[in-house]
Amino acid sequence: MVLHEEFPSCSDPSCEVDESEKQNYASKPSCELTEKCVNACAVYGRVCPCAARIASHAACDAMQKLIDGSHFFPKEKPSFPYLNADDVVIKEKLGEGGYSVVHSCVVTAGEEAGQEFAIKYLKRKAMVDLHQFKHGAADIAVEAFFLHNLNHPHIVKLHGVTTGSIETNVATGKECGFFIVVDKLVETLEHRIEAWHKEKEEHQKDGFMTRISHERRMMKRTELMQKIRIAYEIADAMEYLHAANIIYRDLKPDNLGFDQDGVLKAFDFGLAKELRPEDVKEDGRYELTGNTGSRRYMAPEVAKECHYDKSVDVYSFGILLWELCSTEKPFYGYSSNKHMQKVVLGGERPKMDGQHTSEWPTNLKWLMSRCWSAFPAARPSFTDIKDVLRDILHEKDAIPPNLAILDEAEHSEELVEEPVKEVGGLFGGLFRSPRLRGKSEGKHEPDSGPSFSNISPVEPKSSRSKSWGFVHRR
Ligand SMILES: Nc1ncnc2c1ncn2[C@@H]1O[C@H](COP(=O)(O)OP(=O)(O)OP(=O)(O)O)[C@@H](O)[C@H]1O
Repeated sequence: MVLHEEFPSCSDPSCEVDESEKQNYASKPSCELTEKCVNACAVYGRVCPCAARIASHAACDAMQKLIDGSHFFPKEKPSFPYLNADDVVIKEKLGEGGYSVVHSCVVTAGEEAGQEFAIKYLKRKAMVDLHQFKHGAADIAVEAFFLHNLNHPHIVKLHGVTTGSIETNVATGKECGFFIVVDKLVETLEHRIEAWHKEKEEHQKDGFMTRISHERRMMKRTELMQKIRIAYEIADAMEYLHAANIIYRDLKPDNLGFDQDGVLKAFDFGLAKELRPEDVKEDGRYELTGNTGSRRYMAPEVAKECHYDKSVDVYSFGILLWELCSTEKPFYGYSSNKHMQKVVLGGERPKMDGQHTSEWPTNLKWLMSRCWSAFPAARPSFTDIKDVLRDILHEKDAIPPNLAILDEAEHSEELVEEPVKEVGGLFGGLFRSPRLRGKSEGKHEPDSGPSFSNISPVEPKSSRSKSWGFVHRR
């Protein structure tokens, strides 16, 4: 990826892209023949060259947006680790997303020769649909850009991108013509929680859980501590992102995984966004795309399309922490409509009075309830969260006195009724939304970041099914 050669608004004197072509792209996002051409190419299984060209521009535009006015991303030419397609041997499939497919791969050249990684590239199916092609190419480019600039033990590392320019790579229209190579993960947190859940069910069946034995208590304690350590690692990664003013917006067990050494890593930076201080509104929050992320983990203010800030990741973390510790799916069986009514507007949260929560330390329960507070100001920071989790790991069951201020924030907020914005047409006019008095809603102009409305009328059968969490976001 050679960025400076293809950014439409590039001011680099060495930029070789024709200005008229950039203008043409800006004013005419798809050429007259594109739709026809894409359809024809879909029939023949080939990719339209003009669609490929537009997709490559979309990828460059998306990266340029990250750089423009950024306080985090460097302005100078990024030195991506380049990999030649011939130096990557593609192996078994690991998974797939909306537009891309992920395979295991072995790199055969360079310093990392012989090592196994994961390679992500655009699906052919996505390349014969102009809309998907554009978004898919942009997603991969943005992910490469984020991962290249982030450096944290609990965030997947970028090991390579295709040699050559984005334009050339995307415009070849070849599967694997445009790829990124990252740390390979062997299991997602979703799968691990699912395995714990099955184990719990087995134990419950044979009466193991009801026997009051020392062995049982020890086992539960050990497992809880293992989960708290995982939670600590997630909080550590989030603290790092927040310190860089990056909001993740999609914290859920499907986006977290473990490498072969069991180290937790966050992946999928498709919804991540840098918050710039100059964009902050009067209410101290930002005008960002509403209804973004996975509804189950989505903070109420995001679902209601209000202004929001980094604390929405803390809300998601609270829900995720409960799921991790209980191995139950939060809000299981809720349609998106019910979720809106009960959780977003009604303030319902996962229960902490059941058998599986009875042995949780008080500060763990307190932490969850603070994280998923309806009031952003009453949520702790990830630094606070780490402090509490550290206490739990050291078997200290007390709420840190300096965090009592969060309880005050929770109880000092006053709710007022305000009409909720229309969300995906489903909730429009049906409900009224509680908001904080005195907070100005402002004009709602969503950013152009990715968004999806993960609406599904019913929950799948298994209580550990992913349900709405996996619908594609754009
Ligand atoms: N580094 C990795 N190692 C192993 N498997 C991975 C890795 N990255 C992604 N996967 C697998 O591929 C799937 C799709 O990856 P990812 O979520 O990054 O793609 P995406 O296009 O962003 O997906 P979505 O459209 O759901 O957001 C994941 O759910 C996971 O199963």
